[in-house]
Amino acid sequence: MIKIGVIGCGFIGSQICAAVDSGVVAAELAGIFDFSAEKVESVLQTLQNSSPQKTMPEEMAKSCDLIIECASQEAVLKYAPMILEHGKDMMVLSAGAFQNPDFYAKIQKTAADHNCKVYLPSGAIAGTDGLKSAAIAGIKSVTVTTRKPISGLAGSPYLAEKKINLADITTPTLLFEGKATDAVVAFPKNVNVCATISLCGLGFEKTVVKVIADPTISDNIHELEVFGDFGHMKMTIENKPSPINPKTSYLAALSAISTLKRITDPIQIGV
Ligand SMILES: NC(=O)C1=CN([C@@H]2O[C@H](COP(=O)(O)OP(=O)(O)OC[C@H]3O[C@@H](n4cnc5c(N)ncnc54)[C@H](OP(=O)(O)O)[C@@H]3O)[C@@H](O)[C@H]2O)C=CC1
Ligand SMILES: O=C([O-])CC(=O)C(=O)O
Repeated sequence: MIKIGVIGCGFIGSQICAAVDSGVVAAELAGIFDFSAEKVESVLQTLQNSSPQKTMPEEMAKSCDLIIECASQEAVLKYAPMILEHGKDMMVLSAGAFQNPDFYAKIQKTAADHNCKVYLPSGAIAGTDGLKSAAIAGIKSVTVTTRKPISGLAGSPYLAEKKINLADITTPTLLFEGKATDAVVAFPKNVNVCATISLCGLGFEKTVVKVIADPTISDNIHELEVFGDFGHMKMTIENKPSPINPKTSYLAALSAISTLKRITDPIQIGV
């Protein structure tokens, strides 16, 4: 059984730990880490069958086979090169960290040099399967429109920079329209989906992102529209936000668990 280490014990981390602990994923939960010792303890208290070490990522890189980042873009920048240099596989949820082309190239090279893999789950969006296939023939445009309730956008750096007060927003309001490169920096905890879509399709510079604050909705809604030689694709997903972090959709955690099942299962389904 592969040994898993989890960095980040918030919503996604706690769901992954529960899935491994309950046997939904055939793996051993060997290590966990978070800035907050309290969050680590609260995850440990939910476990019935696992006793992971409370350990730093540097130790996980030695003792685990696969380390899952479900913490922040900063955590990817800080730990991913070191983990890959130890020859260990990674799963990355905070995919926005890859908007920096030098960093992405470094990760690609380090993973190749050390014969290891970096897995990016589809996260809170659907359509990566069709987009990846379409990209083989050629894509003309990719647009992601993210629509979130006010509570899901609070604290984004873009709001402080533009002096936008969310409390003043009473109707659906377009906050941002631009390149995915800028979107993942402006809303680092809201549009990692755009990073994943960029990497599947046209890249960060050519993927168009719109972020809408919508006080009339309670779901996190992502729309993906793609034009290319294959034809035209339109996808809308209406995600239930997680009960403990309204920025994050429940599906994001499920997609990480599903990716783990794909890594550990002998039969591979889908592109
Ligand atoms: N790819 C996708 O489709 C999606 C990606 N995400 C991303 O996945 C990540 C996890 O999401 P979620 O579980 O909801 O987030 P949470 O905020 O619920 O949990 C993240 C935890 O990781 C901690 N943390 C952050 N940075 C570090 C670090 N460098 N070292 C150790 N601990 C750290 C946080 O601490 P603190 O609170 O103190 O910062 C927090 O306890 C986020 O970056 C989120 O934006 C989310 C949804 C979809
Ligand atoms: O969970 C979501 O709806 C999307 C999200 O936060 C992200 O992509 O970072």
